[in-house]
Amino acid sequence: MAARPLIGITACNRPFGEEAAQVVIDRYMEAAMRHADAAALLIPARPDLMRAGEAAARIDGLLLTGSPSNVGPALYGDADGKGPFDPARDEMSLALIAAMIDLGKPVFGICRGFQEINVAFGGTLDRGLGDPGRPLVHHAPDGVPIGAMFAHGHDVTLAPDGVLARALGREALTVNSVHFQGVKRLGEGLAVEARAPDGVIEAVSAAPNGAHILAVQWHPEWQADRDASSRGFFGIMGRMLRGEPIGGDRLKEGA
Ligand SMILES: N[C@@H](CCC(=O)NCCCC(=O)O)C(=O)O
Repeated sequence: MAARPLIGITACNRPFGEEAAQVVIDRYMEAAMRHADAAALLIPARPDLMRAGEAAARIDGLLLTGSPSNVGPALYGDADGKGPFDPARDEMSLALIAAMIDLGKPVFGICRGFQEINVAFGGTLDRGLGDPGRPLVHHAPDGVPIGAMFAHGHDVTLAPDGVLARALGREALTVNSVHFQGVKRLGEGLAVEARAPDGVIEAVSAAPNGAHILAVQWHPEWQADRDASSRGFFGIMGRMLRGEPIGGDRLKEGA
């Protein structure tokens, strides 16, 4: 049997009792292995112990995962914001994105990973998307059980000429919404793939140096086993990992 493509999946630093642990929620790697039909390799957020290039050289693609931690505001030119922070994850993710683009290999982002991509392209983040009183609140109230947190959602409109619209054959999706932060200024060279009804950018794509970039603010891994469009995100991932064509012109020219 031919070896499947290998996707690197970023881990986070989280406490495990009195110990420190590298953590990836199973759903990310299960969805990538099942629905992108890839093998997975977890990448520790320990830039003190390994260089991003050592991983990037060996993997066929990169998935930047979600996390409760926030991207450090200094990375996009803002003063101190609210944590939790994981500066080692920030450093490893930004170095991995740069290394993958240098090698022309695909990069996928989910939630925090989507935000990391925007920051890597010079964009900034809005930290108030969960504030009550907004026309659209992008996070369930603090402290609700995880099921209710992921049940919180809204519709998104897909860009008609976008990768997602063409590959999924859809004009709009209903997505979950588990983020307090989001895109404020879009990173240079990123194309908008989807917007929420309040105008917030919910998905982006790009192809710098031939490296396909596709990232979403929502969580397709959460319901990939039972929702066709969530599975579709990982289907696109599988095709990009294999260098197979994706409908549309967006990813043809370098960004
Ligand atoms: N902290 C950021 C990013 C939110 C995010 O990635 N949530 C995922 C939580 C579940 C998980 O760990 O996968 C923000 O609040 O915007």
